[in-house]
Amino acid sequence: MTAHLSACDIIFFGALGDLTQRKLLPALYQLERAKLIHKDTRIICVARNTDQDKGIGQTRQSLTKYVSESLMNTDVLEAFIQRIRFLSVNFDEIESYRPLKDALDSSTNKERVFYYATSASLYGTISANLSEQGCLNEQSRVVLEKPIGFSLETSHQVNSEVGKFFDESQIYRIDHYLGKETVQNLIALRFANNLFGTQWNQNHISHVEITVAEKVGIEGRWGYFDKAGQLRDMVQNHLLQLLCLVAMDPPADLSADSIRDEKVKVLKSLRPIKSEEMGHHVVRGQYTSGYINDQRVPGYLDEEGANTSSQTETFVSIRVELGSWRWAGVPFYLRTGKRMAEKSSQIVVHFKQQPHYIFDPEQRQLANNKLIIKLQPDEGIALHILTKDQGLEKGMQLRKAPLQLSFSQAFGIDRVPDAYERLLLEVIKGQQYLFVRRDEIEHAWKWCDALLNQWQKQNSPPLPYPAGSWGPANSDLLLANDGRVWYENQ
Ligand SMILES: NC(=O)C1=CN([C@@H]2O[C@H](COP(=O)(O)OP(=O)(O)OC[C@H]3O[C@@H](n4cnc5c(N)ncnc54)[C@H](OP(=O)(O)O)[C@@H]3O)[C@@H](O)[C@H]2O)C=CC1
Ligand SMILES: O=C1O[C@H](COP(=O)(O)O)[C@@H](O)[C@H](O)[C@H]1O
Repeated sequence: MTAHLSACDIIFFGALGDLTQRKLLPALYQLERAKLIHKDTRIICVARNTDQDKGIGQTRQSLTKYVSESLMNTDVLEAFIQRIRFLSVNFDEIESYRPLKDALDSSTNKERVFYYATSASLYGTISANLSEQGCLNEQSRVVLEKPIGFSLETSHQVNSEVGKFFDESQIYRIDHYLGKETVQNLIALRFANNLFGTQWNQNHISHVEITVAEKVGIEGRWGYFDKAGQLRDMVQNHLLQLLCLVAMDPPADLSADSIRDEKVKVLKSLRPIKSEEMGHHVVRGQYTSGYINDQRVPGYLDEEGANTSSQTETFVSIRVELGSWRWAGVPFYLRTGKRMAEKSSQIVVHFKQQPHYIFDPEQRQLANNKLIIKLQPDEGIALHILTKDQGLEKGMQLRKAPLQLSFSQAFGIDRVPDAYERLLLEVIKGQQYLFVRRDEIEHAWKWCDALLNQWQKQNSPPLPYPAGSWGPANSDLLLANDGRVWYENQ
């Protein structure tokens, strides 16, 4: 048992929903397997119209389905199941919180983690009901799932409602990208390596690409996704968080607020995109039918439950500029989409060329170093350098060569922990540095809202792109206008 992890009660709201069953309980099972949960920690699952037998039955099925066979251990599973108690609670009905109150009363001084794995429209009601029923103690923490609202205004409402009952130091807003090992590694890479630390600015970097490409489509989530679109679903949170970690200044230390203060400065420095720039700096797309893994897949408008006139974007690429000394004149090209050619999340940092170039002028376009940070899959780092081409017959010809670090090979890792394992562990420990502060969320919304408003004014349909491609052709123009191409086309 790890000494610093104290016993707590973890209470899941929406315990029979997709997120808890598919991600959260399997992640906690992995913590159990790694002996990272205190023996007296309890897991209280609340859902409506349920009881212990029904809840445990479904949880067993989910664990069997979502935990790979090689990681399933019967003794660990039984010990884990023993911790779980299902209670029937209707989140809107205060009287139905009574069994929860009774369960919590049996251990009044324990830390409590309330995880809201349900719609954000219920976060205020649940918080008020917990408070009114006396379920909150001083050691209570609350975990909020994304999306928190659909705009600055609605996010502000949800945060204010929850903020009536929980102090900011008790609130853990999830962005699961921050739980990914490779995303945390950005901090180590940038701030532990002088080689990069000294070069990380407009003097040395020409531009940065941040791509989060997904192969999946809507996966039965039309109802949610069509209201959101890719900007709200992915850019407002994950891509802007990645941008922050790439662009922020060194924090004073590794404390949650030092890191978050620096991220906020980046968000505040995001230059609003003017209406006359929209055509050149932003591309919206929507997938049509195409091929993924050689299988024909339907277009967005033919997905189950689709409204055939929807203009919701499933792809977006944006040329972003930051108003800061460090990044003056350095564009960040953000790109994310569903049903793209590959599942690939990566950051490519393009360094400027040497000011004094002495090699074959025809090879000049080769001559900039690139740092490729592969977030998923095949997690690792590659630094593209230039060497002399080998062989007696070759003169001083240049050749590109990667210095490659694959995390799985270098560190003998057989499995990368799921982001939710790390995030649940940090909530249990009471560490907030991997969670998003209210001002971060609100600055990110402010910038996205401005973009959404421009789209609304323009009222033009998203550009079609076939499933299995890299998005609409205009996305290439975004870089071509600056004399550049996306990394995969180089
Ligand atoms: N699923 C995912 O991969 C991800 C989800 N999220 C976020 O996590 C949250 C949960 O998502 P997800 O699990 O997919 O959603 P689900 O709809 O699958 O689960 C929500 C659960 O909340 C329950 N619920 C709703 N209203 C009440 C109520 N009044 N009383 C009691 N129970 C209620 C639902 O019960 P019932 O079935 O009876 O309606 C359902 O079990 C959302 O905020 C979502 O945006 C974020 C990232 C990824
Ligand atoms: O938050 C979300 O993220 C997933 C992508 O997450 P990943 O860890 O698989 O990269 C995305 O599919 C989903 O639409 C979005 O809500």
